Amino acid sequence: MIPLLHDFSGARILVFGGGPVGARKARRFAREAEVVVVSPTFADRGFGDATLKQAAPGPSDVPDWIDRIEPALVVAATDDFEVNAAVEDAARNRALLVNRADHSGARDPGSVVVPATVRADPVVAAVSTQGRAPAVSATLRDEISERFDGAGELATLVGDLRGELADSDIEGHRRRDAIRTVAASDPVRELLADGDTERAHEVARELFADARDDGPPTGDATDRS
Ligand SMILES: C[C@@]1(CC(=O)O)c2cc3[nH]c(cc4nc(cc5[nH]c(cc(n2)[C@H]1CCC(=O)O)[C@@](C)(CC(=O)O)[C@@H]5CCC(=O)O)C(CC(=O)O)=C4CCC(=O)O)c(CCC(=O)O)c3CC(=O)O
Ligand SMILES: NC(=O)C1=CN([C@@H]2O[C@H](COP(=O)(O)OP(=O)(O)OC[C@H]3O[C@@H](n4cnc5c(N)ncnc54)[C@H](O)[C@@H]3O)[C@@H](O)[C@H]2O)C=CC1
Repeated sequence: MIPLLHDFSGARILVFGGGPVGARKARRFAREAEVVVVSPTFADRGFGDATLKQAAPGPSDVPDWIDRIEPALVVAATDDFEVNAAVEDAARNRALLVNRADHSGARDPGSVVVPATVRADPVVAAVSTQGRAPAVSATLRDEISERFDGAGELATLVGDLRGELADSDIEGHRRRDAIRTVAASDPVRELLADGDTERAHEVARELFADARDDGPPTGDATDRS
C-alpha cells in the first residue's frame, strides 16, 4: 500500500455502524467532509459534525443507502460481518473508496486503511502497519507526537519564506540550501515551540539571508522520496 493524502473537502462520506469505531472514523472525517452515519444505535462518544441516521439496513439495503448519499468513501464499521461485506461489495461495484474496520487481510483496489495520525497543521504524519498491528501504529504515533512541538509553526514560517523567494532570481541550489538551513534549525524550532514567534522569525531571517547570500557548501542534491 502507498500512503497518500486525500482531500475530502466538499465530499460526502457514509459510515455504517455507530459504535466507538464508527464514531472515531466519523469524527476524523467530519473535520473535512460531510459525514453521514447510519446505525440502529449510537455510542455516547462524539461523532463530530456528522449527521446521524437511525436505521438498521440489512445487506440488501446497503446499495440504496450508498446511491442515495453518493459518498466518495464508504466506511464499514458495524459488528455485523454480512453488512460489512455488503458495504465493501457495493462500494467496489461503484468504484468508490472503501474502509473496512473489521478486516485487515488481503486488500483489493480501492480499499483504504485509516492510519494513526498526528496533526500540527499544516504538518500531518500518518503511521500504518498495513493492517497488521494497529496498536503499534498508535504507539508509534504517540512517540512521534512528542517530537512535534513547533512543527506546525515551523512549516508555516518556512512556507512564508519560500513564498517570498518564489519570484526572486536567486539560483536554485542557493534557494534550496537557504530553505533547508531554516527547516533544520534547532534554535528556530525551539523558539517556536516556546511560543517566542517574533524571535524565531528574526533568527530564521538571519539564517536565511546568510545562507542565501554567502551560501554554505551545497548539500546533497538527491531527491529524497
Ligand atoms: C486495518 C484497520 C482498518 C481501519 O480501520 O482502517 C484496522 C483494523 C482492526 N483494528 C482492530 C483492533 C484495534 N484497533 C485499534 C486502534 C486503531 N485502529 C486503527 C486502524 C486500523 N484498524 C486499520 C489498520 C491500521 C494500521 O495499518 O496499522 C487506528 C490506527 C486508526 C483509527 O481507527 O482511527 C486506531 C488507533 C486509534 C488512535 O489511537 O488514534 C486498537 C487499539 C485500541 O483500540 O486502543 C485495537 C485493539 C487491539 C488490536 O486488536 O490490535 C481490529 C480487530 C477488531 C476485533 O478484534 O474485533 C481490526 C480488524 C482486523 O484486524 O481484522
Ligand atoms: N478499525 C479499528 O480500529 C477497530 C475495528 N474493530 C472492528 O470494528 C467493528 C466495530 O467496532 P465497535 O464500534 O467497537 O463495535 P460495536 O459493537 O460497539 O458497534 C457496532 C455498531 O454497529 C451498529 N450496527 C449493527 N448492525 C448494523 C447495521 N445493519 N447497519 C448499521 N449499523 C449497524 C450497532 O448498532 C453499533 O452501533 C468491530 O466489530 C470490530 O470488528 C474493533 C476495534 C477497533
